[in-house]
Amino acid sequence: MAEPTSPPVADAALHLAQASVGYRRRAVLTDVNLTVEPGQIVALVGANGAGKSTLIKAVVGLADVLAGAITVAGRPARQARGAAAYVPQVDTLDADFPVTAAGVVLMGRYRPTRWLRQIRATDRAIATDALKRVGLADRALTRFGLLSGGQRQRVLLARAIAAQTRLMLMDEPFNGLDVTSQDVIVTQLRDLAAAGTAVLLSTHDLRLARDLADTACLIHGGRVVTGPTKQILAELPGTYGYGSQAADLHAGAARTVTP
Ligand SMILES: Nc1ncnc2c1ncn2[C@@H]1O[C@H](COP(=O)(O)OP(=O)(O)OP(=O)(O)O)[C@@H](O)[C@H]1O
Repeated sequence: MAEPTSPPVADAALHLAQASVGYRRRAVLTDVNLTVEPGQIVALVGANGAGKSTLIKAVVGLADVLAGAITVAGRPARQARGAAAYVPQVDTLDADFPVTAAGVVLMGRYRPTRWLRQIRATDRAIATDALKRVGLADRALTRFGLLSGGQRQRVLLARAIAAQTRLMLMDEPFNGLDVTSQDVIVTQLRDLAAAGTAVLLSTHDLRLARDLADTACLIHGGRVVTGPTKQILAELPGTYGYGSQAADLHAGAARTVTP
């Protein structure tokens, strides 16, 4: 499949050029070329263990870049730490974390460059607004660990929204979520993209990938193939771990989300 025409790299929110990413010296993915433009939503699809999380983690320094380059808003990713907001898989977090929902969202306002991590009144206002956007204003003082999985995911999204970055990275944001939380996240991602934020997300949910993202990256066998989402999904062989889901999608049996 042909690579889509790339915009000038300096304008891209995220650019990977022949990047190999992995852990220590072991490459999980090699030769990855990918550009995510401002306002674009790109979905990473692939079987369990294919390397979706690794690609996302490499952008924020949690996995290693072994060759090639990753740039965020035109700067090497490691020098652009504050330029990308990262929402990890919610089940990887410690639910006993002793902090309120509002406290988690406020973390999105911390800046490593700011003296004493000072939080100002405007930071609090931005955090409050972000929590409102994900429909959890009334849970501001609830301990994070006492929220449901879907609510926790929405709080993490609010934290990323509060960071006001040009690039949003989300690792499996829809895993095991109730329909309400799923719809809130879909709406917020669309709003962010409409406002110019670039979004890169991994998902097992092909229906959501199709409905949200114009462009998809299929990760298989250590390689990444990028193209229009419909085309990538149409070519998904069952052996990639999506058997019946892909068949349902092709048969048009899947529900379409229209929040
Ligand atoms: N911290 C780590 N150190 C070493 N290897 C790792 C680490 N994390 C993941 N891996 C390995 O990297 C490979 C890709 O894993 P990754 O989590 O990126 O896949 P994935 O596509 O996100 O899978 P899933 O859909 O199950 O989340 C796997 O072989 C995994 O075992």
